[in-house]
Parts: sequence; C-alpha cells; structure tokens
Amino acid sequence: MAPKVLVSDKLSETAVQIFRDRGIEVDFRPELGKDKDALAEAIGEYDGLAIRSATKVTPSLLEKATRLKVVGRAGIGTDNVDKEAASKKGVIVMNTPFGNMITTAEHAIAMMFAVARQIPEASASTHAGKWEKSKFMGVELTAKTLGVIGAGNIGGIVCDRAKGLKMKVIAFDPFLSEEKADKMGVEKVELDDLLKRSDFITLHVPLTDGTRNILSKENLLKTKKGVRIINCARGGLVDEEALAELLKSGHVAGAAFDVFAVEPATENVLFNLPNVVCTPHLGASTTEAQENVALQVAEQMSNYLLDGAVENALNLPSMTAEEAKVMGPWVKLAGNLGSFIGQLTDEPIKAINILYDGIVADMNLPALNCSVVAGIMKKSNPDVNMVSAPVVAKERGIQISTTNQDKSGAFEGYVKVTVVTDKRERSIAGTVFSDGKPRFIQIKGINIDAEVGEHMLYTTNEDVPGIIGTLGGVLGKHGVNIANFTLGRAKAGGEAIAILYLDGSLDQNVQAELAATGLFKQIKPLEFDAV
Ligand SMILES: NC(=O)C1=CN([C@@H]2O[C@H](COP(=O)(O)OP(=O)(O)OC[C@H]3O[C@@H](n4cnc5c(N)ncnc54)[C@H](O)[C@@H]3O)[C@@H](O)[C@H]2O)C=CC1
Ligand SMILES: O=C(O)C(=O)COP(=O)(O)O
Repeated sequence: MAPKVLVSDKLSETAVQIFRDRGIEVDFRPELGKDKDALAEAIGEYDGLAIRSATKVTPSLLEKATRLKVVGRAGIGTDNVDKEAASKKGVIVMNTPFGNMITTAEHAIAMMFAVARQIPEASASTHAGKWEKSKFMGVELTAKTLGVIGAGNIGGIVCDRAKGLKMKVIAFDPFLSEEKADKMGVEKVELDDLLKRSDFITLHVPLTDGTRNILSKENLLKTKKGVRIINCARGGLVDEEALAELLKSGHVAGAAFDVFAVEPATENVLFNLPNVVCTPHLGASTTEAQENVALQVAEQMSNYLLDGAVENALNLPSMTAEEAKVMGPWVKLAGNLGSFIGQLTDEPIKAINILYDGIVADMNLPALNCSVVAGIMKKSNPDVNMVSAPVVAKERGIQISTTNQDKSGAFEGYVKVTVVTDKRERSIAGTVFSDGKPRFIQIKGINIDAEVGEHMLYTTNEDVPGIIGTLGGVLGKHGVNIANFTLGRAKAGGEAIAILYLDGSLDQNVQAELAATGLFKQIKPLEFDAV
C-alpha cells in the first residue's frame, strides 16, 4: 500500500507534486494546521505529516497518530513539535535546516534598517498625506555595534551581511569556537558584555529551555541606553512586557519583531508602541525559501517512507538513501542480534556493549546502534523502533557503549552485542554474507552458522548423545515440524547449543516437556520479524 502524507500547513505546491511523483498519496489540507480537533480526527490515516509553524504536534495529537512514521518541518524551528513525545512513539522528526536561512537573515537585516530609520511609520505618515520630515530622524548603521545572540546558520549570515554594512559585530554563542569566530571576523563575547556594548541586538537562537526568556527583564535592564532589538527567531526569547516598559521609558529606542510569544499574534503589548516594527512571522516567506523548503521536505519524507533514508532528522542519526542501500542488511543484522539477545535476557539490563569489526566499523554506527537497541527493547516494548529505542533505554538507565576495530579474520566484518545484567554478561555475534543475508556466527563464544528464521528454538545443554533425538521426539509428538537445525559446541563434552527452525510458534506445553527431560540448561523459543 502506498504511504499517505498529510500537508497541514501552507506549503508550496511543489511539495504536493513531489509526493505524487514519488507514488505517495497526499492530502493538501492547510486549514488543519489551525484546527487541532479536525487535525486530530484526520491524523490516524497518515504515515507522514508535512508542516510549517502553524501545526502543533502535541502528545495528544501523536496519541491519535497510529500510523505516523515521520513529521517533516518545511523550515527550521521545531519548537512546535514535541520531539520527546514523537521519539517515544517512534515518529521521526525532520526539518530543512538550510532552505530558508538566507531569506530569514535578510529579513533580520531589513528589520534592522526599518527600525533604524523608522521606515514603516514614515511610510504610513507619508501615505496619510502628512509630510513629517523632521519627525523621523534615524541613526546610521555604519560603525555601530551589532550584538548577535546565536551565531549558527542564520546568525552567521547576519554577521556576514552586517560586516558588509561596516558594523562592528560581536556574538554570544556558547557553541561558537574562537577559531570559527575569528574566521567569521566577529568578536566572541559573553552575554553580559554583548548587552552592555550593543547598539543593535539581534536574536538567532532556537527556542529551548536554555534560551527561553534569554532577554529577560533583568537582562534587558543591562542593555545600553538607546539600544534597538530585533527578533526574527522565536517569540518567548524576549520578555515582551518588560521590553514594552523599556520602550515606553525610552531606555530601548526601538524594536523590530517578526515573532511573538503567542501566535497568531492578534494582540500584543508591543503593538502600537512608537518605533516598534512588526511583521507576522514572515522571516521565511520568500518565493525562493518556500520553494527550497517544500522541495526538500517532500524529498526527505519520501526518501524515508520509501527507502528508509534518514536526512536532517532531529531524533535519529542520518542515513542517506545510498547508505541505506549498503547498510540495509547490516541494519537488519543489528536488529536481529539485538532481538536474539533481548529475548534470551529475562533480567533488567544494565548495559549494552556493541563491537563493530572490519567493514562495518566504517559504516554509520549511530544508526546501527539504534537498530541493536531497538531489537533488544522490543521484548519489553513491542512498539519500540529505531527512533524510540534510545529514549526508552535512556529512561531505564541503560548504558550504551560501542567499540570499533579492524581485526576480523574469517569475516569481512562482524557485529558483536554484549548485554550486561546484574547476574551475567551474554553476547552474540553476527555477520552479513555476500548473499546479503544476516547470519549469527557466535553465541556465548561458541561458533555456529545460523540464519535468521521467523520461528526458532534455542537450547543449550551439555554435549551428550541423544539431544537431537529428544528434541525431534518431543516436537514431533506435538506436531511441530522442524524445517532445519544447526548445532555448535565449545568442545566435545563441553557446552553445546542447538538452533531449530520451526514452521510455527512453540507452545508452552512443549517447552515444559523439554524442560522435564532435565537435559537442557536453557530452552528459549525465539520469534523474529518475517524474514
Ligand atoms: N522568523 C522566521 O520565520 C524564522 C525563524 N527561525 C528561527 O531561527 C532559529 C535559528 O535558526 P538557525 O540559525 O538556522 O539555527 P542554528 O542551529 O544554525 O543556530 C542556532 C545557534 O544558536 C546557538 N545557541 C544555542 N543555544 C544558545 C544559547 N543558550 N545562547 C546562545 N546561543 C545559543 C547554537 O550554538 C547555534 O549556533 C531557528 O531555531 C528558528 O527558531 C528560522 C527560520 C525562519
Ligand atoms: O523555519 C522556521 O523556523 C520558521 O520560523 C519559518 O516559519 P514558517 O514556515 O514561515 O511558519
């Protein structure tokens, strides 16, 4: 069945066309972004949801999203998506981090000019037939200090453009290295320093718990008298009430805001104050940017839904379509190894160690890790997938570590998963043969060669005669057909393992009868996703 995508915000038609061209069913219903009840009613039908900033992806919406696999944000900010809730539900969240950055930086620069020269008010006054030439005295930008809060993609472009305007640019960004700041030709400063020195302050950080209210009343009071503040990032970064007071008192000379704490903003304390320029979240609204983000989000969502390629995901490591093709069998192997060992482990898991050797050590290991962990977690939580598994593991305090090396002898590469509990450590290794099929190659240090089967029975015992006969006898008596089997042992008379491939799931009675023979140390039916 073709995947189905809902577009619930005003995206360019390009997105719809791309989905259709890729064979994805698509419903374009931008009105749903503003109607959370209607959206909740519709969402159950869809595998993908393409949005901008109007649609709010909340835990209650996700609860109704029984088929949903991907949320694609045609834009940058994803503060309207509850990413933790999405991860828990196994829904991947992706954005388009570059498509609208130039456009948004240009808007910030335009807003800086607008507030420096009071262009909107002067324009309205001129339209009204007044000729108030002496009322609108502005300030020059040249040689003024611009304080940039957040020097990432957009902030970086703003820095570059501002330098072109001959401004002195200082930046506060804890993640900006001195080297990068040097290269950008900006001075890296602490926030207090930026507040004290800037003639203009522009914000370019995402809205997170760390940035919310970054321009609080306390911080606004630290600014230089006559400062002008530009916010084209997110409402919630600036204390609007405090700013309004400081504008009225004349401490702040002007503000230019594109984003507001509550949107759509039909009323706000900043409205109608002198020298406050407002636009209705237009930062990304150019033809060019909207084409870019629509095209990119539709391609990314299609690649994920059709080929499992992961690009620009905020809650899953990236994997290109090319990588997904090469890594596909290894991702499957990783999941099977996790599932095998997860099904064997009945006690709480403390740690998972994953060893990658040979060719696999050069692959996209974060993605493989997710697959191993998802396989392990499936036992206790059948709905877990690559997106939600690391969250579930973290919630349970499970430590995950990886090692990569290049020592493989007999195999081009292999993966070994070790699970640590209070009682023991268990490990299993596997590889991918040239036929592209995953194989288990070592269990408990014993070499075997076992393919993955949908219904398997795993037993361990002391290496004595008669084991296979007993297994065959008991299973035969209960009408369970053995399609195949494979054996391994440490040494003659030592520990031995058997893996039987069955035509169906194993009944509890059969297990009890095998246990009653006293021949087996462990009897574990194992189930794998259809292979
Ligand atoms: N008005 C609009 O229409 C648009 C608004 N935006 C907003 O702009 C924001 C920034 O976008 P990009 O530059 O593309 O993101 P980015 O991720 O490239 O840059 C953000 C920067 O903020 C820095 N940062 C994070 N926490 C910080 C903190 N506590 N203090 C100082 N710096 C901190 C990061 O280190 C990073 O360098 C987006 O998150 C979005 O909310 C983006 C596009 C359009
Ligand atoms: O990309 C972003 O972060 C934006 O804020 C743009 O929002 P929009 O898509 O115009 O609703």
